[in-house]
Amino acid sequence: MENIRVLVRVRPLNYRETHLGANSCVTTTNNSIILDNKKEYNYDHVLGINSTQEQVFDKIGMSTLESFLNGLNCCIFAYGQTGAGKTYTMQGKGLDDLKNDEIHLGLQPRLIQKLFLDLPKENTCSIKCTYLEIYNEQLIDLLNDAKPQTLTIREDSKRVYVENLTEIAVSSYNDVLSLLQRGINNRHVSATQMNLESSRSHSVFTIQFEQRTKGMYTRRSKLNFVDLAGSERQKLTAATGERLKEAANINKSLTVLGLVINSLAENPKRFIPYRDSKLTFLLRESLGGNSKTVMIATISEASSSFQETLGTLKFASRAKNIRNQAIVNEEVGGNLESLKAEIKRLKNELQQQNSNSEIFPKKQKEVELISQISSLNSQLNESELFQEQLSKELKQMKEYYESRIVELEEHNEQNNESIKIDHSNRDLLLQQAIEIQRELRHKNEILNQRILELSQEDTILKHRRNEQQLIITQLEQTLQEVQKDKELLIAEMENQQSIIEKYENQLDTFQEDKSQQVQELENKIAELNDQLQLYKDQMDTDAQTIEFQSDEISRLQQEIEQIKVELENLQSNFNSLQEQSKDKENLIQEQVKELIKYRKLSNVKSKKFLKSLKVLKKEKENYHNLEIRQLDFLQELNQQMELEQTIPTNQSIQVAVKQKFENIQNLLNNEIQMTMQLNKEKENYINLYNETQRFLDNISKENDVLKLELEKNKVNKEAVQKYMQLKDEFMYQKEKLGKFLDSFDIINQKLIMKENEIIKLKSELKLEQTQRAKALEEIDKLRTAKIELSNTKNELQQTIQQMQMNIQNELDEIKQKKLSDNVLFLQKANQKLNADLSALQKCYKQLLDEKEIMQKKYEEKLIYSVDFNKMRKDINITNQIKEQLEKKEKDYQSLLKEMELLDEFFKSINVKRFCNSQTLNEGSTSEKVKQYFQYLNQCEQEFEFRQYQLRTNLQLLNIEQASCNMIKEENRMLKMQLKQ
Ligand SMILES: Nc1ncnc2c1ncn2[C@@H]1O[C@H](COP(=O)(O)OP(=O)(O)OP(=O)(O)O)[C@@H](O)[C@H]1O
Repeated sequence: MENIRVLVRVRPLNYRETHLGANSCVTTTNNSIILDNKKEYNYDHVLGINSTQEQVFDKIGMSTLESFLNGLNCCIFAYGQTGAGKTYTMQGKGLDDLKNDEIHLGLQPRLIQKLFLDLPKENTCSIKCTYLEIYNEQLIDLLNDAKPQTLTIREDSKRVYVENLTEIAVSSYNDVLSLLQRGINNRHVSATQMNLESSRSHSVFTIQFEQRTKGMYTRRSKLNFVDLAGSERQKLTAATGERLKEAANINKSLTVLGLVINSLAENPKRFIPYRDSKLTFLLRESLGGNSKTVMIATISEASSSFQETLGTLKFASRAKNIRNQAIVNEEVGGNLESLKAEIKRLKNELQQQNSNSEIFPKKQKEVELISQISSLNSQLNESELFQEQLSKELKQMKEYYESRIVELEEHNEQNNESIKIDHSNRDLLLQQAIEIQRELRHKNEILNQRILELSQEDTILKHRRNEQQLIITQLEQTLQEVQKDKELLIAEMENQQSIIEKYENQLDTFQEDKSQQVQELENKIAELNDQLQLYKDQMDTDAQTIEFQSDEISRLQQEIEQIKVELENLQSNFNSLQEQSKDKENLIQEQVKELIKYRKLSNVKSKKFLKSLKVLKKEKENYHNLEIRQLDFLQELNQQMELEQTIPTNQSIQVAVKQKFENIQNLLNNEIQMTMQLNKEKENYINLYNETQRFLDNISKENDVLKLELEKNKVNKEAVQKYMQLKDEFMYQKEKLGKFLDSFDIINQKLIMKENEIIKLKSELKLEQTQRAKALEEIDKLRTAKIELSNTKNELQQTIQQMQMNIQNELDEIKQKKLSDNVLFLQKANQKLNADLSALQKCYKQLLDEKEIMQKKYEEKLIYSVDFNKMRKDINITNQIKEQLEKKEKDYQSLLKEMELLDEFFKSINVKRFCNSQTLNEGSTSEKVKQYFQYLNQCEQEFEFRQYQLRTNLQLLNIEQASCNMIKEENRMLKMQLKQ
C-alpha cells in the first residue's frame, strides 16, 4: 500500500494580478508551504515560483515512468484554481501549435520522450494512446475528428473502460505528440476573466503499455494524465451563459472528486461515491485502487487568490492520505478464452475499421491486427511446441514407466525366480515381491492415471490446437482480407498516383500550351503594342500635320478673308468704276448728242463752211497737219482700243468704248468726208475750223479725260489683274484647300479608320488582355490547382509515403519488426528453436539412443517378458502366484511365527550355543547340534546374501530413479528452453 504522492507548484504573479495590486501570500520550502495566515502545509514535493518544468519532471516524472515500465498502473492528475498552471505544468506552452519551446515543455511530453528512450530494445512491446475529455458531464473522444460523439463508461469484472474510445497505436514520440496536438485542438477551451485559455473540461490522456515478458507472460500497464478543469468562483470569473453552465458542471464534478477523496482519506472501507460523477467513476482505479498516483496541486502566490489557494492546499492534504495498492499487471498469455475474447475484439475492431473510412487508423488497426495475429501465432506455436513437448514427455514417461514395469517385472520375476530358486528365503522374497508388486500396481495405477491425464490433456490440447488452428485460419483469413484491403489500398494509391501523374502530365502539357499561348499572346500583344506605337507615332505626326495644316487653313482662311475683303473692295471699286463708266457713257452719249447737235450745227455751218471753204483752203495745210495728227491720234486710239480689247474689262464698257471709238471713227470718217467736202468748202469752214479747233480742243480735253480714264482703266486693269491673280490664288488656294480638305478628309477617314482599327485593336487587345488575364487566372488557378495538386500529391505522397512508411515501417517495422521483426524474432526463435530442436533432436537422438539402449534393455527384458501383454499375463500369473503367495503368506505367517519361535529358539540356541560353545570348547557338544548349527549358519549366510542382493537391487533402483530424475530434469530444462 502506498499513499498518493502530492506535488504543489506555485505560479508567480501574472500581469493581471500585478495590475490589480496583488501581493505574494505564499512562502515555500522543499516540502512545505506557509501561507500568510502562518499555517504550514507539508507535502511530498513543493516547487516555488521559480521552479522549472524540468524540476517537475525530475520530482515525479522519472519515478512514475519507472513504475509504468515495470507494469504498474500510474496516474498523474493536476488540480487547482483556474489559471493556476495545471495545463502549463502538464503539457507546457505552445504544444498545440508545434512551436513548443524546450524550456516550456511540460511533464507529459517530457515523460513520453523519455518513455521512448527507455523502451526495451527487444521488440516485445506495444503502445496505444487514447484521449478523451469530460465536458458538461459528457465523454468526448478527442482523437475522433470525424464525429464527436459522446461515449459511455462501462465496467466489467476486471476494469472500468470507455466503450468505443479510439485507441491509436504509436511507435515514436512524434506519433504521441501529434496525437496530443490533435486532441488539444479538439478540446473545449475558452477565454475567461481569470485565464485567456481556460480548459473548460477535464481531459484524460492515457498511454497503454503492453510488454511480453519471458514466455507467455504479458505485462499491461496504463498511465493516465488527467488535466482537470480549474476550480473557480463564478464571481471571480464573471461567467455567464454557456460558461456558467460549464463552470457549474466543472464545480459539481470537482465537488464529487473532493467527496471521494474525503471518503478515501477518512475510511476507504466505507462506501465511496465513485459513480456520482463521470470523472471519479473513470478514475476509480487511480483513487484508492490499483495505481501509483501523483497529484499536482497548482496554486497562485497572489493574495487575491488566497481562498482558492487555501482550498487547493486542503484538498491536496486530504489526497495525500489516500492509500493505493499498485500491483504488477502480469498474466500468462495463451488462455483460450482470452484468445477468443481477443479475436472477438479484433473482429469488432476490424468491422469498425472497415466501417471507418480513415486510412491511417485502418492501417494502424491492420498493423495491430497483424501484430496480434503474429502474437497469437507465436502463442499458438508455443502452445504447439508445448503440446509437442508434452506428448514427448508423455511418450518418454510411458516408455520410462514401461521400462520401469519391465524392470519391476524383471525384479518380480527375479524375485519369483529367487523365490523359486530359494524356497528357504521365499517368504522374505515373497514379502519383497508383494511390496514390489504393490509398488508396481501403484505405479501402474499412477502410470495409467498419468496416461489417462496425458491423453485427456492431449485431447484438450488437440481440441485447443484445433480451436487455435481455427482462430489462426480465421485470423489468416482476416489477415488475407486486410492484406487484400491493403493491396486494394495500395492499388488505389498507385491508381491515384498514376491519376496524379496523368494530371501532372496533363497539367504540364496544359501549362506548356498555356505558356506557349501566353507567349504567343505576349508576342501578339508586343506586336500590337509596336503597331499601336507606330499608329501613335503616325497619329502624332498626323496630328502635327493636321495641326500645321489647320494652322495653314486658318492662315489661308485669314488670307481668304483678306482676299474677300479685298475682293469686296475691288467689287466696290469695280462698281464705282462701272458707275464711273456709266457716267462716262452718259457723258459720251451726251457728247455724241452734242456731236449730233454739232453735226447738225456743222451741217448748218457747212453751208457757212462752204462759204468759208476758201478760208479753209488756206487753212488746209493746217488741217492736213491736223489730219495727220488726227490719224496719229486715231492710230493711238486704235492701239489703245486694241490694248483695251486685250484688257479684260467690263464688256459693256468695252462695247461702249468700242462703239464710242467706232462712232468717233465714223464721225471722223464723216468728218474726213466732210473735210473733203469741206475742203471744198474749206474756206467756208475756216470759222468752222476754229470751232472744230475748239471742238478738237474739247476732244483733246476729252482725250485727256479719256487718257486719264484709260490710265484709270490701267489702274483698274492692275487691280483687276491683282484681283484676278488673287482670284486665281484664291481659287488655287481654294483648290488647294479643297485638295487639302480632301486629303484632310482622307487623312481623317484614314485616322478614323486607324482609330477604328486602334479601337478594334484596343478591343482585341482588351480581349487578348482579358483572355490573357483569364489565361493568367487560369494559369494561376492551374498553378494553385497544380500547387494544390502538388500539395495534394505531396500530401498524398506523404500520406502514401507515410502509409508506405507506415506499411513498410509498420508492416516492415511492425510486421517486419513486429511481424518481420517478430518473424525475425520468430525466425531467430525458430532458429533458436531449430537450434533447440536440433539440440532437442540431438537430445532426441540421445534419447533415441537411450531409448534404443532402453529398448535394448527392454528387448533384453523382453527376453523375460516378451511383451506387455505377456507381462500382464505374467502379472496375472504373478497375481496367481500372489494368490498362491497369499496362501503361502499365511504359511509364511505361520512360518514367521515359526521363525519367531525359531528366532527365540535361535536366541536360546545361541545362548545355548554360546554356552555349548563354551561347553564345546570345554569338549561337550553333540554332533547333531553341530550339524544343525552349520545348517543354520548356511541359512544365515544365504539370508545375508539375499539381503545383499536386495540391497544392491535397491541401489540399482535408486540409481535408475536418479537417472529418471535426471531425464525428468533434462525434460524440464528442455521444456523451459522450448517455452523460451
Ligand atoms: N509556473 C508558471 N510559470 C510561469 N507561467 C505560468 C506558470 N504556470 C502557469 N503559467 C501561465 O499562466 C497561464 C495560465 O496557465 P494554465 O492555462 O496552465 O492554467 P490552468 O490551471 O490550466 O487554467 P484552467 O483551469 O483555466 O485551464 C498561462 O499563460 C501559463 O503560461
